[in-house]
Amino acid sequence: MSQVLILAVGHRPPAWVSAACGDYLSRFGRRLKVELKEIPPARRSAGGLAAALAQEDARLLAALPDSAWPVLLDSRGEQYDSEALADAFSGWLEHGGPLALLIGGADGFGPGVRARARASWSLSRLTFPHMLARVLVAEQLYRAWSLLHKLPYHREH
Ligand SMILES: C[S@@+](CC[C@H](N)C(=O)[O-])C[C@H]1O[C@@H](n2cnc3c(N)ncnc32)[C@H](O)[C@@H]1O
Repeated sequence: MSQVLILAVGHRPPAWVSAACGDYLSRFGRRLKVELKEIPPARRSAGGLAAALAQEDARLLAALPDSAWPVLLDSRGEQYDSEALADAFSGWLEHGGPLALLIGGADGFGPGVRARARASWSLSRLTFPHMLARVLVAEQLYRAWSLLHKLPYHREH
């Protein structure tokens, strides 16, 4: 069975984010294990932004299995329409290890995570709050899955 890990910097999601992510992620059923794991954000303190990003990078990299295929969520990344995303998703899953989708915190990613990434996915050129990005990723992944498996969702929603 394939596995998808959504590693999202941030904590204490509002109830509507937990409810929406829980709803979309539960739809995959037993055929694909999709798990969202929170990465605690670093404090923005005297060390400055670079130090905070380095700490978040270290936490993201520690949560990433060695065999993972990491894809960064980044507004400057590759843009897809839904059919192209379904193809890309299917390709990402074929790499064998878990597919890891990384959502950054308030300031995005540091160089360590960028160097480890195998692809980047832009939801739009607009910047979204990271909690909203979680919901969009969960919905778009399920839409892609329903296109790949000819499930009714993508025609009904
Ligand atoms: C508030 S944004 C960070 C903005 C930060 N200034 C930057 O330039 O990356 C938080 C995270 O949400 C995700 N995100 C926000 N908008 C996105 C978009 N349009 N496409 C893909 N990911 C996005 C990214 O993972 C980003 O690191």
